[in-house]
Amino acid sequence: MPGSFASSPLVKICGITRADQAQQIVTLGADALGFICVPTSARYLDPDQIRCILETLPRFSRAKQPLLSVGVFADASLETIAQTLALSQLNSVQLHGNEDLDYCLTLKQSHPHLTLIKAFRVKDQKTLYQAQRYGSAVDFFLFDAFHAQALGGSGQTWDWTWLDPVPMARPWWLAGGLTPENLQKALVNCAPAGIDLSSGVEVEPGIKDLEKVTQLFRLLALPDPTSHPV
Ligand SMILES: O=C(O)c1ccccc1N[C@@H]1O[C@H](COP(=O)(O)O)[C@@H](O)[C@H]1O
Repeated sequence: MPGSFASSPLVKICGITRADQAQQIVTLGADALGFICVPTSARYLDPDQIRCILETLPRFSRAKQPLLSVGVFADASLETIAQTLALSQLNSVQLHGNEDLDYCLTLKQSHPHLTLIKAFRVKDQKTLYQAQRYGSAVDFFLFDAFHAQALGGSGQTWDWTWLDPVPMARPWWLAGGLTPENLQKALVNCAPAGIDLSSGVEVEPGIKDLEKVTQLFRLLALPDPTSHPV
């Protein structure tokens, strides 16, 4: 695990577009890398471009766990996902659109070894309760901020205190506007299985700021500020 916070969250850096940056981010300690498969995004890569990057990466993270390579889709056809997986060698899928429960069940049935993450764009606390229906179909939930103009990668945060009373049917990832600056505050409010950062560690869409990524892992290696020695 990269961090010594109480929750020791997994770390996903999303919106990777360059092999050299992907390699450095894995060396720094990332557990997962995200590749945007949504054609309208400035961070979009096609399946061949993703495969070329993945071929340069180790199969295991610094924590000696299989590196998660996550394709981010939004309302793509099941056929598009199947083709992309076959061509790119991605091992995980993040569904960031309005995919329903049947869609998730079908995808999981046809790709049982796939790590499946269902993203929800949180408008209010109701979204968090509604997400629980997907518990039987996916491996992880991911909670991102709702933004009227952008599907994701908006840099917008949301009210993390909404999470507090919600019983989670699955381990979950925190996303939406996370930065090395606000991460500590976020992790005091909640204990996700993983954290997902994109624009908060970027110079421009798709180009990561490796200084900020380094700062992030340094921060996660610090002792948990909420823990007290016994
Ligand atoms: O990053 C994109 O361009 C994108 C496009 C379409 C769907 C999702 C996208 N990104 C996801 O957005 C969240 C949060 O990003 P940020 O940290 O607020 O910039 C993250 O899960 C990305 O996977």
